[in-house]
Amino acid sequence: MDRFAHITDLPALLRTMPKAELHVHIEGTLEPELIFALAERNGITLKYDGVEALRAAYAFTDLQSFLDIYYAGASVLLKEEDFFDMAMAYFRRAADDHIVHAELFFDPQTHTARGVDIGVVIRGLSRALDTARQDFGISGALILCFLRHLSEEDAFATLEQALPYRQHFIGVGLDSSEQGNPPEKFARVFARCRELGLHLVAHAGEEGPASYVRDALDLLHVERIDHGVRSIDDADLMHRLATKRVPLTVCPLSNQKLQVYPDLRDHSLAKLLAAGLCVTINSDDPAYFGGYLNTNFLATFEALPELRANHAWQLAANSFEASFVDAATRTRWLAQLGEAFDRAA
Ligand code: HPA
Ligand SMILES: [Zn+2]
Repeated sequence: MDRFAHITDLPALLRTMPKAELHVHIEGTLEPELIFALAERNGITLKYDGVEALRAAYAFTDLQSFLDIYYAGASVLLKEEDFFDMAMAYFRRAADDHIVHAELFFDPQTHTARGVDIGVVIRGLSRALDTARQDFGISGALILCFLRHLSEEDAFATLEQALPYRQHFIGVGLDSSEQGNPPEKFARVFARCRELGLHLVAHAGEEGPASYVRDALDLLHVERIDHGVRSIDDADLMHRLATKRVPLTVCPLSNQKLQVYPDLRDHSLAKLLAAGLCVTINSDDPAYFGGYLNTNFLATFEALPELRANHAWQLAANSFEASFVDAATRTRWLAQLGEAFDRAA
C-alpha cells in the first residue's frame, strides 16, 4: 500500500507534520522589532533609523555581507533576560511550525568580546529551554559555536570559560566566515572537545569547497555537516556521506539569500536526497533570510516540484535520525509522524 497516495494537500502536511530543527543560530532569530526593543531597554543607539531601515539593509551578496549585519544586530544583547526573550520568541515560532525538538547554535564570542559574561548568555538561553519544554512541550539543546574567523587560541579560551556550564550544552560547532578558515585551524580544539564527550558538528561546504566537508569529517571528526551543499561537486564524498548516513543540515532560504543558489529552483537538495544522503531542512538565521522552518519547507517544495509527500516523510524522519537524542525518543517522534500522515488530507 502507498502510505502517501491519499495526500492531496502537501503544503498542509508540511506545516503540520512534527519535525526537528538542527541548524538555527539563536542570534539569527533576532527580529528587527526585538532588536529595537532591546536597544531601547538597554539604552543602546543603533545606526538605523528604525525597523524598516534595518530590514532594508538585509540585501546580502554573500556570507560576509550577512555576518557584518548579524553581529551588529547581536550587539543589543547584554543581560540574561535579553537572551531569554530572544530564545522564547524563537520557541513560540517553533511551536507554530510543529517543531518537537530544536538544537540551537549560539556564538559566545560575539558576546564575550563585548564584555558580556558567558554565564549570562548560557543561563538566559538555558532558562528558555526549560520554559519551552514546560510551555510548548518542545525539547531543546544548545550547541556552542566557535567563530572560525577568530584564532584557535580564542576558541580554547572560550571553551575554558564555558566548561563551568558544561551540563548546559551538548556539543560544539564551527561557524562564521568559511573561506580561508578551513577545518584544520580548529583540529586541536575539536580534539579536546571530543575528549570531553561533546557532540561535534561544523559548518562546511556552504561557500567553501567540498574538500572542507571532507576535512571536517577527517580532521574534526564531526557527526553532522552544517550546510554541506557543495558536497555535490565530489562524487566520492557523496558516496561516503550516503553510505555513512552523515547528516547534512541544509538551509534553503539561507542559501538563496546568500547567493549560494540565487534561484531556489537550482538548489541541490532534491539531488542530495535522491543520492541517499541524510538531508534535513533548517532555517539557519530565519529573521534575516525570510522565514522560519515551515517557510523553508514550503518554499523548497514549491521550487522543486519533484519533491512529494514521500520526501516530506524522509526529511522529517531524517531530522529525527540526525538529532542528538536517544533512540526511544526518536521512535516516539516517528510514531507521531505516522499519525500526522495518516490524518493528512
Ligand atoms: O550560515 C551561516 N554560515 C556561517 N556562519 C553563520 N553564522 C550564522 N549563520 C551562519
Ligand atoms: Zn548556519
